[in-house]
Amino acid sequence: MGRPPKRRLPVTAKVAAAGTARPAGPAGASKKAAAQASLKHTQALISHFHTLNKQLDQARRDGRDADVRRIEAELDAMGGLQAYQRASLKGGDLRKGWGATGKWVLPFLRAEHAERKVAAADSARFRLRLLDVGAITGETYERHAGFLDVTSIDLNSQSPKVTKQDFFERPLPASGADRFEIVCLSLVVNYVGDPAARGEMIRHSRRFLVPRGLLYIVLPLPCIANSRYLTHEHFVALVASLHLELVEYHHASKLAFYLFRRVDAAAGSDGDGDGIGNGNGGGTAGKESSRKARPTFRKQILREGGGHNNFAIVLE
Ligand SMILES: C[S@@+](CC[C@H](N)C(=O)[O-])C[C@H]1O[C@@H](n2cnc3c(N)ncnc32)[C@H](O)[C@@H]1O
Repeated sequence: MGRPPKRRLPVTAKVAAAGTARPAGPAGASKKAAAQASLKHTQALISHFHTLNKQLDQARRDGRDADVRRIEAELDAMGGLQAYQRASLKGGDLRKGWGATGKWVLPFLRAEHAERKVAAADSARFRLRLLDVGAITGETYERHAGFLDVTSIDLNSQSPKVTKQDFFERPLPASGADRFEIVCLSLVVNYVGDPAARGEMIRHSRRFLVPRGLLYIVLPLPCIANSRYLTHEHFVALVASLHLELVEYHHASKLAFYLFRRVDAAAGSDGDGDGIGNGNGGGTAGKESSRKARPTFRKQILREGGGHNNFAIVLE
């Protein structure tokens, strides 16, 4: 009997554990083999979790209640979100230590701090307010508390430092005090199973930014580099349609890092894309006519041929 075909891991899972891993150093071979086996196991767990999560979203959208119950039961049996997060944390440890995904953006944050500090009322004490969505344990930016004032949230907090909250349910800012200079979505957009909800998550992020605030997005590289439905250009255009302009990006071996800046539409143009006004104050609904003028980004084939993954982001 031949060997069973090798199971392909979904794109969103493969690198969640592998991250920016480099070849191991001159450690003993058995140690290296154990680490590789552990990483493989971690990848497989994350992979299976992502698959079930996607199936669950689809079953909910289709109203297939029996399937929803079955998939939920399977997720529970696997240990639920907690087990997934443990695997994600372990994946982080197995690459370069926790915080690897926050490293690329730090020089930009330092520069932003220096620039904004000049205009701050109390410049000596000024810190950038950063919202870390999907922070799990809230450790990524904790060593930089000197210039970052971090608010961490997660669907399933694993630390008292992290507020248990669904980002989609976070109350909209009532004033400038509730906004942030930076919002981070690091390996979170790809966690969301539904392409339209992924787009909505990016749109929602902008609502929490101060004028000219920064949005940091990290995705597994194959989401951008090998998707049937997403390319770098398409992704940047999609985010830009929400009045978030690209500041910088970097494609590492496994991860894609993107930094965008909130820009505000000129008066009389097609609105700001957040539907809650563009100032520091609370939300006033955007004009219906301006909403209609905004481009939509549907699921369309951008890379022909086989061997591509199905990761997509949709903006409606
Ligand atoms: C792969 S982990 C990302 C961990 C970390 N940010 C990093 O860069 O490695 C994804 C996390 O996002 C959280 N998450 C997903 N959707 C969320 C939402 N709507 N609101 C808050 N947290 C969410 C999950 O609970 C999970 O802990």
